Amino acid sequence: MQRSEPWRVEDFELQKQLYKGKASLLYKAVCKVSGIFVALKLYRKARLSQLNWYQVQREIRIHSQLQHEHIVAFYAAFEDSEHVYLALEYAAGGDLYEELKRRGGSLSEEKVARDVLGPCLSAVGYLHQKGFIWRDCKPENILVSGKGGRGRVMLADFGLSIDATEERPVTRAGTLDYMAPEVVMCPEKSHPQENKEKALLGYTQAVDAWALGVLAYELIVGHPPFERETRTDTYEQIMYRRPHYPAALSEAPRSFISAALTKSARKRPSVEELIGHPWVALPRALEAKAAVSDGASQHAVQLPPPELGALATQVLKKYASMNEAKGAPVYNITVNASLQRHPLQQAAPDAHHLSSAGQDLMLDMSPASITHQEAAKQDDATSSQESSLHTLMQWAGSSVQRLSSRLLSNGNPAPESATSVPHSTDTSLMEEDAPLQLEVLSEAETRRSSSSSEGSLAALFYPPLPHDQAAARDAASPWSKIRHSDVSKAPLTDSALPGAGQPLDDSIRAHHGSMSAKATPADKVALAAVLRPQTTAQEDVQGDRTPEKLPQRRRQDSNASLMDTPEPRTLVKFPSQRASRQSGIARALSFWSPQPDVLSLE
Ligand SMILES: Nc1ncnc2c1ncn2[C@@H]1O[C@H](COP(=O)(O)OP(=O)(O)OP(=O)(O)O)[C@@H](O)[C@H]1O
Repeated sequence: MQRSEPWRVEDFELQKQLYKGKASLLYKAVCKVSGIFVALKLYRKARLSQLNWYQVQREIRIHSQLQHEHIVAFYAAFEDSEHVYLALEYAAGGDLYEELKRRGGSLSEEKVARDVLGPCLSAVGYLHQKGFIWRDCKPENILVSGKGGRGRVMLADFGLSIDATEERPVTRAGTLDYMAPEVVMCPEKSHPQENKEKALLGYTQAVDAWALGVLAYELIVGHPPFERETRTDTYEQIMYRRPHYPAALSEAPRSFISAALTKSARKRPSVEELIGHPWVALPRALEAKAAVSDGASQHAVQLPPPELGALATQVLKKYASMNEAKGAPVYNITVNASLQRHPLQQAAPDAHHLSSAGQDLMLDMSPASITHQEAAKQDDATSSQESSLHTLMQWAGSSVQRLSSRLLSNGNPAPESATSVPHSTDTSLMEEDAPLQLEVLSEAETRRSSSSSEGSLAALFYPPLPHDQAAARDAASPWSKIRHSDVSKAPLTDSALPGAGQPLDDSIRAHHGSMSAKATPADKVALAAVLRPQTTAQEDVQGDRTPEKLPQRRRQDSNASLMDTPEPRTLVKFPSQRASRQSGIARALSFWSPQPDVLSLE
């Protein structure tokens, strides 16, 4: 819808009113010039306060910069004496709130992950890369492109969005049920200069990550997690209480939601990190893989370490059958437990100086390299894709455990006091002489330790190829040089490392009573790489997922509070264009498996 002369309302034939708000009206209309349907949003000038004017301008400024398949397209903005008009992509399926009602109040976990959360995270991640904060995540503002819930979901309504590179968000804006604690703590305001002087006020893009956690919970459970009868009670829930997780909620969405609903904004994973959570990342990765027709492409997905790896297995199992139905290829999974620092990370200021030799362990799990024992197990087992995938995943988990056991004990037999960590991996696949003796670091410890370490699990999802081409591809892969048999030969520690033989830091030992006091720095690095915090134990009161009565349609809490003080900012830094263009999945998974591995994704 591009043309040189200004648009006029006469260029549109209004067909049906879709919505009437305080200051706006929304019509389904057809553009007489192009013939396409649009959603025409009309702001009545007479009803716009000075603040609302600012808000509308900001909406136009921000929305007109957005182009993403999961964001409603912005076609045009124009005005006449009475109205400001926005011509937007028309979403025939209406909003997600209506869709939710049509479906009885909740959606399946798989649908939420694959069809809603994945796309929304990607769209919000895109907003964040541009420096914007959405601030208005809720089902009413997520539209569906096709009727009957078909088509794609799209974010709509950027009336509250803010450019965090230009303005400092200090206002309680949005819809209470979706507000993060740091937003709830902010005051409302009625004119631009209010609160400007309060340096301690303010929040970041992390508020959108929180809201997406609320959204995930609501879509699955049937109501927002902190919703209460009164606003005061809701405030208290948001600030201090953990949500109630119904027993029927599976581990994967629960882990995602509880991460997103981390009260501390500083500790909360970013949207980009949430994109890497197995619950949403793996379905997307599988879909992307299935869509690949070029045999040369590879999709690398970093699998999270064991405790989240179990989640990954569950998620993959669910989707494996769906992909099988679509004729998707069998998975070749390569697990890389490399402990060697990637050359690109050498310059990291706090880097542990790992030797360049001797710490490279790689477990190639492509079918060709699976040991006879595993292969036999696979043959015996049902040949379905799902079960072989499951077996491979379990084997990956147990291999890492084996590796970490050896590192933990520094080659010595396991101490008597060693505490076993219950794992969902199939221990029958583990070597008998590798008892589990892992303990879980506190989250803080793990984050600190892992910030300068590397080592991860990675899986390569190859598109299907004829056998001879697959063999050629495998031979060309740098991974092909190291086979499973090399694992046993690889030295596990390097006595030349600085600090070798020194006692572990007290802080780490406190969490690892069973660890050898002589673990080397490399061991600590390996540990940090292998161990991730268990999902925070959550109160799990028995309950079912019968959705409660749907709440009244929630509208913005306050139109008067939509303003933020324009203030030049220099502090906010966003990823470079180049970084943001790098392959989504492995980069995004870095939170869950903190060190992106060395795989080439292109
Ligand atoms: N592009 C669109 N296509 C179809 N329906 C839409 C579209 N945009 C919005 N709607 C419908 O209109 C409703 C309100 O739209 P929107 O959120 O943009 O208004 P608003 O400015 O937030 O109104 P208010 O602030 O007064 O609540 C949405 O919840 C959705 O049901």
